[in-house]
Amino acid sequence: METLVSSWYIGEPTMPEKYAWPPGVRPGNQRDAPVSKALPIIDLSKADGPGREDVIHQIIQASQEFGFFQVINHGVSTLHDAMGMCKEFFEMPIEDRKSVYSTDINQAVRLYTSGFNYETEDYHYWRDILRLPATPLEEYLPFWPPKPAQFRDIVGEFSQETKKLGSKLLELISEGLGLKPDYFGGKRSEWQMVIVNRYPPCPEPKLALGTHKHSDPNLLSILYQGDVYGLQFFKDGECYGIEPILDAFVINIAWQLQIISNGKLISSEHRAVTNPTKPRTTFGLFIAPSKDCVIGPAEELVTATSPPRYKTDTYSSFSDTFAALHGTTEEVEEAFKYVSQ
Ligand SMILES: O=C(O)CCC(=O)C(=O)O
Ligand SMILES: [Fe+2]
Repeated sequence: METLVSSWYIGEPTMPEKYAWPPGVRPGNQRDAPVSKALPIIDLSKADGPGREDVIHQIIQASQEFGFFQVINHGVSTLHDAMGMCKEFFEMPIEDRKSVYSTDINQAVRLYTSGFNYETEDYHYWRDILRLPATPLEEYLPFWPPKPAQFRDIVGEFSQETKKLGSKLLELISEGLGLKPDYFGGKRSEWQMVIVNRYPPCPEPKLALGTHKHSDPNLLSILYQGDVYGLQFFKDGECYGIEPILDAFVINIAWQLQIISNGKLISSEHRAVTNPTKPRTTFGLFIAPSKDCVIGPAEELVTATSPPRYKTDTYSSFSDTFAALHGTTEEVEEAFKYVSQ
């Protein structure tokens, strides 16, 4: 428990050495990178009426160009209550969070700090993290935090609502790609996990990182970042902030969507920076295929003029390689590129 930043940091003006990332990786002046005004904020309520085609067009454009977009009128009614629960969880005394804390990387429901394996890291992230598997929800819910008293009810309901939002987005994406509407149903989106990130105020935000530059290995990530700046993405070597919007979700195209779309949609690199004065709490639903699901470029998208760019393999094999690689987009591309027989 003593490793959790939210348990030991009491406002000193400096950080332990292991939180200062080396030059080139640390954010420096890019900590304050301006928000991208080009990233669209898409009104999802229009997808149910005559504006559907336009919504699909905006989603596909943004997924091709940025790998990110925001959505409003998304239908998740528990959003603000769930944020309240997540903040309350991290503000409770340590004793009340003990039951979910673990250093065992194999424990499914888990509160821990920094990266997946604190012991083996050269540098630490200024972040605590709560992982809450949600498939099937009834099976995992008894292991979710017992406090605050309404946590399981509200965050559980949030996971169900966000799952529906995910299905809706995947349906719009499949329509936009020219795939059948239920292409992403079943095993391709079977596994879901709620992740809550807590970035306490940081005394040296130009040196620290909430998470390093990475792309998400799963299918689709639906993230809520509240009203505190901190999420940044990279495009053509430039760094941009993603505007925190109180009622919007940030949608991130993850690697499996890049592979299925044969590279049409992109999984962009992004990171989280810290804030000097405000704690930042973010949470969301990470949707992935089941482990045994076979993923590759959709047959409908592979043609003579658009040959396969990626190989076909199980999600389990993909995620193992991805985790071992811990690499840049170029390295991931290289590991998964199609090789003709
Ligand atoms: O908290 C954030 O702003 C980003 C988190 C993120 O990128 C992730 O959990 O994959
Ligand atoms: Fe991410």
